[in-house]
Amino acid sequence: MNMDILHGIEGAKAAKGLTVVIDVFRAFSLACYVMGNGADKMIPVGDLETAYQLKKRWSDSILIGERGGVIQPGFDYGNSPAAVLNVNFHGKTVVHTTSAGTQGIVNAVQSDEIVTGSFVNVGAIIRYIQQRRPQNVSLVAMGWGGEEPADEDTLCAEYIRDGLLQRQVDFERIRHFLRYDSQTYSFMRLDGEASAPKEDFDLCLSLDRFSFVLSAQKDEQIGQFVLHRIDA
Ligand SMILES: O=C(O)[C@H](CS(=O)(=O)O)OP(=O)(O)O
Repeated sequence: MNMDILHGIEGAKAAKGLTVVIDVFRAFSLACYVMGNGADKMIPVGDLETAYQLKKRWSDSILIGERGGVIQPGFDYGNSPAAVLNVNFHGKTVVHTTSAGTQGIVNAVQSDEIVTGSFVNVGAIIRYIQQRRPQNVSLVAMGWGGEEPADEDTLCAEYIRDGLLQRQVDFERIRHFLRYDSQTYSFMRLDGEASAPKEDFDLCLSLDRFSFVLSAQKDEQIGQFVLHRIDA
């Protein structure tokens, strides 16, 4: 199995084989919370305009996402796991657009298969890749806005790589580093006023809270990717 760690939107464009598009803070942690709370389907889209069009098409769909970390006009929720933690999404279609995570999915055009990546379902991702036994695995760490590397996404890519190589990884060291030594914590502006409630930090680092992977498959009828939950 060949494994590559790639970065950002350019990395997503270059990704081949089974591609894990990783966004820990917060897009693909949030996606697990939403699907875990029963959403029927989740549609990751690139641009805001598409999100609004889909909302017009299905008026009972739910819009979730951000730009610059901030919830957009007409959206039901921001990109915050804390905001959706206790929301029942049963039977709902959720449209999701973010600055980095969903951009990775729509740009991974050379991939054979795409799954989302985060620490909240990282064990399931490793097991899924082991079951699929692909020749090539691309681990795409989306980073800040899909442009600047972010520690948490790179660390998650390395965690998956090390899991596949059966190396031990100390997750508590990762958590401590992200909380106290990385720029991540201040970049998230967890000050209660800005975009990310401080609970998001722990919710995004709730290791292996979910035992499913989210596979992004193109739905030709809708013309968009749809996330499917696969138990692993
Ligand atoms: O909402 C977030 O936390 C981020 C904002 S940004 O990428 O850092 O600008 O979006 P995400 O797509 O979840 O990384």
